[in-house]
Amino acid sequence: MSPEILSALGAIVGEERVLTDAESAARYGADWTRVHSPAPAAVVLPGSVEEVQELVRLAARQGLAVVPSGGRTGLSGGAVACRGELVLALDRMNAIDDFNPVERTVRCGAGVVTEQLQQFAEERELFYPVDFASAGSSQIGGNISTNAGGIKVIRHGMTRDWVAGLKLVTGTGELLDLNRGLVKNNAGYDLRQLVIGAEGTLGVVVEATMRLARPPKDPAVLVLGVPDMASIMDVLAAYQGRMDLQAFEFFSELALQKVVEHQGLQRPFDTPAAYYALLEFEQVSDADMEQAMALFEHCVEQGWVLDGVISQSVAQALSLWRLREDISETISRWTPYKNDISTTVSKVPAFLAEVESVVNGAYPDFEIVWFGHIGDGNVHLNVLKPDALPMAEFQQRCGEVSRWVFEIVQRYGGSVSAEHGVGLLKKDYLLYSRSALEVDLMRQIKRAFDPEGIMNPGKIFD
Ligand SMILES: O=C(O)CC[C@@H](O)C(=O)O
Ligand SMILES: [Zn+2]
Repeated sequence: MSPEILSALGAIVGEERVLTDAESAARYGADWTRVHSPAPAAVVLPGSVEEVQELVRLAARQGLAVVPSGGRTGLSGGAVACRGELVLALDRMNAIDDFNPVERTVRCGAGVVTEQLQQFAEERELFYPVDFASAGSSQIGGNISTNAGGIKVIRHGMTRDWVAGLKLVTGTGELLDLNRGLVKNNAGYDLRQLVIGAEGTLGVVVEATMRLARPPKDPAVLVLGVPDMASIMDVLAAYQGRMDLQAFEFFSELALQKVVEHQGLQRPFDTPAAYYALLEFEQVSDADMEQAMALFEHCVEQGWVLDGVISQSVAQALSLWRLREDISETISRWTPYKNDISTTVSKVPAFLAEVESVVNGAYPDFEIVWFGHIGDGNVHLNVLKPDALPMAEFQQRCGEVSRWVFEIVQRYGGSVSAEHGVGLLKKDYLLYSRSALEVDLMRQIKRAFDPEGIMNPGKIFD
């Protein structure tokens, strides 16, 4: 980057907030994927909406690509800067204010960390329900840009359901104030929803008004051993027929083994099972626990459940959750090849049987870890890299098999990215989930928001 541009950036945010050292480049140019080498030209840390606008205007004039950067916990390379881009990190814009107890809304800067919002809500006896293992690092702006999902989607939906309004700096540096907290607003297209999940390709999300909920009452956690996928669906249908579940997750025996071994956790019970389902439900009254136990007995009688354990305390509920929540971090040491695929819930057993037969046939020598949000029809398929295999060869073999997996996804009308977004890693596969016309319309929409093509170029599509 030329000294003139660097000094122009410094004039906007202050010289000390323009970072070009190798350590900052490595830190701000990467996300939790470790596939591309970070190589941003510079990192800037703006402190206000106006500064973001000025930075984007400067970038548009200079034809400089901009990568908006939050907590960089993404798993598809959406926040990776590997081609000399300007990284615009929102860390400093982390104020929470304008709490409104009547609306149950609060205004967040894009750099507010998810856990910070969760704590803010808790202190006011409210609840921010979008939750996932990376909540301690991920930021609201990034959550919005990826429409983050997580472990409570079955009950509370995804991030888009909690955004009452947002402000976006477009690719020309203009500011859009979208929806302004309105509950009802049918005056034309909902551009707010278009921005949510756009992975920074339409502009920089700089602020959002988030909705809060009432906290769940005495949540209890149930972990069940299940012999096969069809039985998981029978268990889901049985419980959902009678109760409003807060979560319905699953993991395989291999996932459990890895997490128990590496996190020093206890197995939930001794009986081995092919899969485990984790359910969470509220205990509004004693009747809820009675209902859950009656359903448990019914599922055992039907042969859908082999064994189970129910939390007796908050601490036990948390440690049961760790069996599921710690999987992704545990297996990260094997640099897994990740697929985050979905179909409609009822099709999951047939879909998974097909995917499993392709994957097991193609990778007889690789360990495959299955887990995910089975109640949403979303599974995480992680292929672990054998230590001795070079990364490039591993990526190439997995890439070939991915095509076969995505052909199955396509036949089932599913998604090649259920919740992690497309970023750099899944863009070659977008057409397995979206029609050519849809992608063409996306490109036209991008041009309308970002005529110079500077906003996170090369992400989602080329
Ligand atoms: O690492 C993964 O594949 C999934 C990460 C995350 O979405 C989860 O559900 O734990
Ligand atoms: Zn997930």
